[in-house]
Amino acid sequence: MNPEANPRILLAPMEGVIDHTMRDLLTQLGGVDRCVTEFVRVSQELLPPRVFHRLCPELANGGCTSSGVPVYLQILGGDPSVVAENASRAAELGAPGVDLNFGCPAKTVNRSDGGSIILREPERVHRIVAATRQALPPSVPLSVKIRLGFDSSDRFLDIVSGIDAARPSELVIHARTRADGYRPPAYWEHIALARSKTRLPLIANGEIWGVGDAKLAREKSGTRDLMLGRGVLCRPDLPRLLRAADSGVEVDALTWHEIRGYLLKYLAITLESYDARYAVNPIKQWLGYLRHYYPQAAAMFVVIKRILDPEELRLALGGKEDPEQQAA
Ligand SMILES: Cc1cc2nc3c(=O)[nH]c(=O)nc-3n(C[C@H](O)[C@H](O)[C@H](O)COP(=O)(O)O)c2cc1C
Repeated sequence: MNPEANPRILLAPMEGVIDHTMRDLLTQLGGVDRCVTEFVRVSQELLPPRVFHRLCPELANGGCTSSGVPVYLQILGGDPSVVAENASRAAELGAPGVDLNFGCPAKTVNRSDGGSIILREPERVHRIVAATRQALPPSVPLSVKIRLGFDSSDRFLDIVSGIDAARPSELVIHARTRADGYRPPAYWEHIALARSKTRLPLIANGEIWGVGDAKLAREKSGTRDLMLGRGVLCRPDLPRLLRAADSGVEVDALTWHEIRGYLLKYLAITLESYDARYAVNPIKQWLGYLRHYYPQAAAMFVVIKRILDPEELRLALGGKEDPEQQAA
């Protein structure tokens, strides 16, 4: 680890939860260096550009969120040439980087030869990464996201060696096997073992909920770069708090009052992208995460859970009456 470089904080991809609207909101809060899209699943063919634009509307904005944070496009698949061809299309469409998913635990995905199941074959992981690296222009970075293994971590170091030999730009390690699911703990110390096989920049992921966890994850993994998922949904200012802690500055955590302001902002963002009938759902989903840190979110959820109308939701969240609507 380079003690001079600023540690990087990446926002984890989360299918069905962190889409472009959530990326927009969370990156506005600051502290995030990069995002990754939900996965584009590829099986047999080159997908049309609209699929990439749907998962990554930021492509129309130079591949960055409205606050300028780059968004790598994540691809999931088991066939080296199909993955490579689709990665190349993502680059042509302007993705600032590509990420390969070897972590997804979902049975439906694993059954169709994608995600963590490929970790059982380190040689195939190597071929997929190598073919993708070759297909991408040298200027487009390629990151790889893995778990420690499928059933066990027995082949972890073989997986890391194979990835190293394919020369991607960096490796994100979710420090659990597929069998571990999302159950704590995360085995951050395994990430340190990867150092014996690679000099690639490593990014530690899994179970980082606060500044204390980040410190421990860094100590145990030997890497300062982190990827955060659920922790940021529960505490949207976590990246900013980590940055402040890194610089020895003390900042106050967001209050519930401030979070309510962000809920209103998020509602406005989702209404710009989704039909009004569906725009209330992401707010409810987000409250489900927020309540782990803010008890007020649980109470708020009870109040709003049956609301379907966005304007009603806006008022329940504490938004002001809209004078135009009242006049109408
Ligand atoms: C609901 C959900 C959806 C996820 N979707 C993806 C995905 O599309 N691609 C991916 O690589 N990982 C995905 N993950 C895994 C996360 O990126 C991350 O590795 C995992 O949640 C551990 O990090 P955390 O403890 O900080 O949340 C998902 C996780 C969850 C809980």
